[in-house]
Amino acid sequence: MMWSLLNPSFSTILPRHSISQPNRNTNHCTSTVVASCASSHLTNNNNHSPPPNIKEEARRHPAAANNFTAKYVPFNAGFDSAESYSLDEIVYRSRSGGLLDVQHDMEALGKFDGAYWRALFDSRVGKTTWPYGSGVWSKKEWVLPEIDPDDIVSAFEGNSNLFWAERFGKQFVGMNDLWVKHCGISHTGSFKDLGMTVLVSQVNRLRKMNRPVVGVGCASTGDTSAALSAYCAAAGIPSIVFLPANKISTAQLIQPVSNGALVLSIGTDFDGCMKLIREITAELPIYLANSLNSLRLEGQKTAAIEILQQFNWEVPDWVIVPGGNLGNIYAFYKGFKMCRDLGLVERIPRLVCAQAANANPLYLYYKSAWSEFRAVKANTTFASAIQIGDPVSIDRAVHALRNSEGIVEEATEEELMDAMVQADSTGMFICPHTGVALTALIKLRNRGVIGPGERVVVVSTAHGLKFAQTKIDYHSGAIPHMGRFANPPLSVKADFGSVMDVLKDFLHTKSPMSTPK
Ligand SMILES: Cc1ncc(COP(=O)(O)O)c(C=O)c1O
Ligand SMILES: N[C@@H](CCOP(=O)(O)O)C(=O)O
Repeated sequence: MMWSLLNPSFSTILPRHSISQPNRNTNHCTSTVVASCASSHLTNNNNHSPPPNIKEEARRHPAAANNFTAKYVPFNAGFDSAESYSLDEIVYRSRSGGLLDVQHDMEALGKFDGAYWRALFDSRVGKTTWPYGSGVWSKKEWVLPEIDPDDIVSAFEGNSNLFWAERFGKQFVGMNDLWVKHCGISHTGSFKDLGMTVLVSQVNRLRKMNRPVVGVGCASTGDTSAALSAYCAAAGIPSIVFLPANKISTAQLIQPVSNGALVLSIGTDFDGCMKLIREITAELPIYLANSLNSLRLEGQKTAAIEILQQFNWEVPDWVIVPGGNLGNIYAFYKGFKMCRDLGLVERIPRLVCAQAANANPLYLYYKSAWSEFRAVKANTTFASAIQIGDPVSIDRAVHALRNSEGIVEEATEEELMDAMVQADSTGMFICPHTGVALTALIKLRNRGVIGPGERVVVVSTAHGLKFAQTKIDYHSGAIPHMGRFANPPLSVKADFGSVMDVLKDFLHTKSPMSTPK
């Protein structure tokens, strides 16, 4: 049965030399014998019904102790910096007020070669073994190595579809090797689940350790709040979300409401909410869940590892990510870099961060050749989840882009909506933020920066259903100066002749004789 296919102790330390041969003295499955371990567990197990409780099952087979550790350090600290904090401390900023980063013991991880890690991660995909069935926790050793599986709050997030965008690629950008990583097809409908499972799990652990965490709070443009409230509700932890009034979609608003969060609709924009939550969490025992908290990025980075895994550890040429508060562009970089540094792959892809022109502080900074950063007042955009003018992770984003030969692009409102609608017309159902990323792709293809034969991954960050009203407005012509590709429903009289007339017209326009293919 699924939970017993792999001995959880596979995740324990196996010295490099034992990778290529079965370890006869222990219960461990080595990388080359994963399949045979799997089948022997299968044949040995006569009971094919699910276990009563997969957490109990995990408790009965504890992973042997390993030496993997992680700690907070100042972001981009030099080798001479001695400043560090345990992950069990409540700390969001370095002593100098800068960002933090979670630093893993790369020496301990590096005792195992790339083949070991690849086989380990591959062996866990699609199982229900707690907690490795999650796309995030299947990489537990690289995420939160020290957390007890019992403390983990997971919805088996991750393992999202990497969609071959065959028609969009051919029709709109003249490419064959275009892929869309559908991170939005997820528990709460956005890629924020990847980071939130990590943060809420650590909070769960802190609360069990009697640390002063009464609730967890965030400012949000709609997706972080949905993820926070769902994971907190699953764990029975109070959540508090600060939302900019009338600036998020109805679907996003109802998510924390439904999950029982304390929802504050505040008369400001996201940047105003972010400022408030930082002030409040400095005063009250409310743990900060925004990506200023570097724990979140540990989960988000697993999407990068997953992309490599889905390509059988081949590295794509480009990865395009829509950017707002800018934690994710760094998280992708970090995931790719860890894979390179630990020998799973030999290089990292070039990264593109795509912003809405109405909220483009990173783009302007990039255009100034990184000479001067200025926060902007973010204007309304249909890509409402990235309507952010003063991103907290600006330094992380610049680091990621500079170290990946990165590029920043922007999309106007019409461009991002048209790109979204065109993608939908090829069988996707994407959010406007993914429209921003696709616009970046179109522009880079038109300028010849991205070649027709290159392999590109566009990261789709939220489910299109969260933005149904935006799509309705586009297709119904309710948005001034927009709608080139609108496909509104037709009202037809309820009689045979009227329906026949409409269908004859339709079939005529679709006939291979009347339109070029
Ligand atoms: C749907 C969606 N796409 C993209 C982003 C951008 O992510 P980040 O804030 O990490 O740049 C966000 C949140 O900001 C989002 O909710
Ligand atoms: N799009 C985000 C904005 C906040 O980003 P975070 O990663 O710092 O939480 C949202 O959905 O709230």
